[in-house]
Amino acid sequence: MAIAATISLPFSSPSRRSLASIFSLRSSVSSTLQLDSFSKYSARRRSPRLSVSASSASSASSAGLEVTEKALSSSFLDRRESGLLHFVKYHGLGNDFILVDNRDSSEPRITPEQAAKLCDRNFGIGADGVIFALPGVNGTDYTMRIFNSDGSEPEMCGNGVRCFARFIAELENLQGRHSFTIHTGAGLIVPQLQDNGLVKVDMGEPILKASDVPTRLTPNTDQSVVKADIEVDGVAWSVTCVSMGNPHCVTFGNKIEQNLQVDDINLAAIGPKFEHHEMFPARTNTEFVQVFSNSHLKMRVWERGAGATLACGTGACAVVVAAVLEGRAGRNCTVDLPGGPLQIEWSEQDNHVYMTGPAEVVFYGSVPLQ
Ligand SMILES: N[C@H](CCC[C@H](N)C(=O)O)C(=O)O
Repeated sequence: MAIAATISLPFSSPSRRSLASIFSLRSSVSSTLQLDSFSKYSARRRSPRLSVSASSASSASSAGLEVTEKALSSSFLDRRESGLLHFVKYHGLGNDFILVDNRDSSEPRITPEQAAKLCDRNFGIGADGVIFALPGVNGTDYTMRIFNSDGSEPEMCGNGVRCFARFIAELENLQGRHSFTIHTGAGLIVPQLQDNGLVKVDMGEPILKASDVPTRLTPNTDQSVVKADIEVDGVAWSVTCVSMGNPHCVTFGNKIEQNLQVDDINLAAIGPKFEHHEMFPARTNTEFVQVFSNSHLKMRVWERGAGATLACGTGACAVVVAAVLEGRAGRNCTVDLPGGPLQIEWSEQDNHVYMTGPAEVVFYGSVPLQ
């Protein structure tokens, strides 16, 4: 029996009875599922969806189903039936993830191959990756691991760690401001839940040494790769390479177009050619950037192992670092992504990069483990 407290469905007009049959909720808990009005819900989301969300017991019963939000989410999140994987779907500016409570084991509950199947948007749940909340190590609160939608395992995920922080707060039933120490492939990452609902993350220091990004591009005397030439598909691009634990190749233009109009870029055509370029032995995420002002940038991204996504948190951090190194912007920027804006600061005091943005739950679900 799978229970779901907040479910968003692709927009259709399911009858109330069909919702009841979909969720076959037990009557053992008491508040009421209420169909939110389309206009209220759709105003908050990019694509039209119908949301079914639990509300107080006093509201009139709508689909004739009785559930308590707290009991639902806690009972759902506590479930451990064998053969079923319970998950919560989150997104950070449309960069979406399947989150799995893995606190009872130091190994992910599913394989990279299974994760890739779950990420399939036609035959699976659909996501840019699967993120696991594992026990902490060396005194950290938790460990985060992530499998990209192609099954590869990156070191870090910026939008994902904001979703991770929200997920932990739900699992631990925490309200208000909280911060967590998280061990990741990029080292220690510290997200903080803010009172305004946003999540501020200390993403650590950027890595600029070419061999550590890693990239085979010829470095400057200080070992960094800033405004280097790279030929991709017969075009000479100018790139700056930055690691936020995972590799990023940032470009503001090429020999033909010195100042990119990022909306005109054919990501599906050029993205894979950067991702698999021989100059990036671990492949790379690639960010195409337009400068509006000293504190306002716009970017699109082709992600390693996930393709074109609506947002990339580590990418936005790499973009601000590259913009500062190239003298194109200051250390405090709003970075516009297709899914929405992120606030990024590369601190002069501690050399850490700070990212602030949203993370939202979309639905709870259960899936048979094949
Ligand atoms: N695809 C990335 C990992 C996810 C990064 C991105 N989604 C973010 O928000 O930082 C990589 O293989 O390095």
